[in-house]
Amino acid sequence: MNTPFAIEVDKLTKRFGDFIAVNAITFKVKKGEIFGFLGANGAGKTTAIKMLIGLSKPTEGMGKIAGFNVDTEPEKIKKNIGYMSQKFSLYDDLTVVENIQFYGGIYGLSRKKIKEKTTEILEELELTEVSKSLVISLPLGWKQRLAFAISMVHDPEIVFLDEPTGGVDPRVRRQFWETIYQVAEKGRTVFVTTHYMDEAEYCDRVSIMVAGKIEALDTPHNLKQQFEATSMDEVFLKLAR
Ligand SMILES: Nc1ncnc2c1ncn2[C@@H]1O[C@H](COP(=O)(O)OP(=O)(O)OP(=O)(O)O)[C@@H](O)[C@H]1O
Repeated sequence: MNTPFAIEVDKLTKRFGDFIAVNAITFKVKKGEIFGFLGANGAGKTTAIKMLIGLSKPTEGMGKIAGFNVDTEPEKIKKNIGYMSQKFSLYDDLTVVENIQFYGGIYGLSRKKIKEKTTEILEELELTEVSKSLVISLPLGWKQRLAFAISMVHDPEIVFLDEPTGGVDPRVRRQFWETIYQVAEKGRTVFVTTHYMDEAEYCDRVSIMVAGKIEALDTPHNLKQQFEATSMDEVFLKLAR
């Protein structure tokens, strides 16, 4: 990948019949950037993400993820990205280690690599002591961080997080974001959707989608200036109420 951009999207559009769910969105995300993708319910975020990760074909426009075309190379995209949704898919009745091994296997890692990744994830998340515990017994915040780590078990360049911290309090969300920063510091790109405006403040740049269109895109600092707001909450309310 010879471009400074992890994600390049140009007039990407999705129609369902006469309805335009995603209306010619255009943006670029730099490698290593933490990019917040915001919008009210029904704004078109999920439809856009499905196109970006190669699950849904665009009606019009162009998208490149890790250098691969969303329209013609969806399989290559799937191998080069991580994805974690709010309803992340850890197995409650497997242990922490078994979950890591299971997903390592799905991604086709060698036994040696799975062993290395298991040790790395347990140490980084400080989960070594509970490595043999069933996932069902872990607090939600730990499960979310484990699901995040597992979504990157195959070392993707870009990770998509779709409302990754639903249902936990701001302190636990903050811990999750420490992990996001560590990932970005290693040069990986993080594309994250959230309904929590404290999280929008943590992003390098934020886009706000309204009725299928990106109506604003900048750093949280610049957006607050542009909309004469004191918080991202206020920016969001002014745009996407
Ligand atoms: N397969 C589909 N057929 C028809 N309309 C659809 C389809 N999928 C989504 N839509 C419509 O497209 C619009 C955008 O939906 P989308 O799920 O992308 O929004 P969203 O921003 O992700 O919302 P939320 O935050 O609630 O997930 C909605 O009006 C939805 O009803």
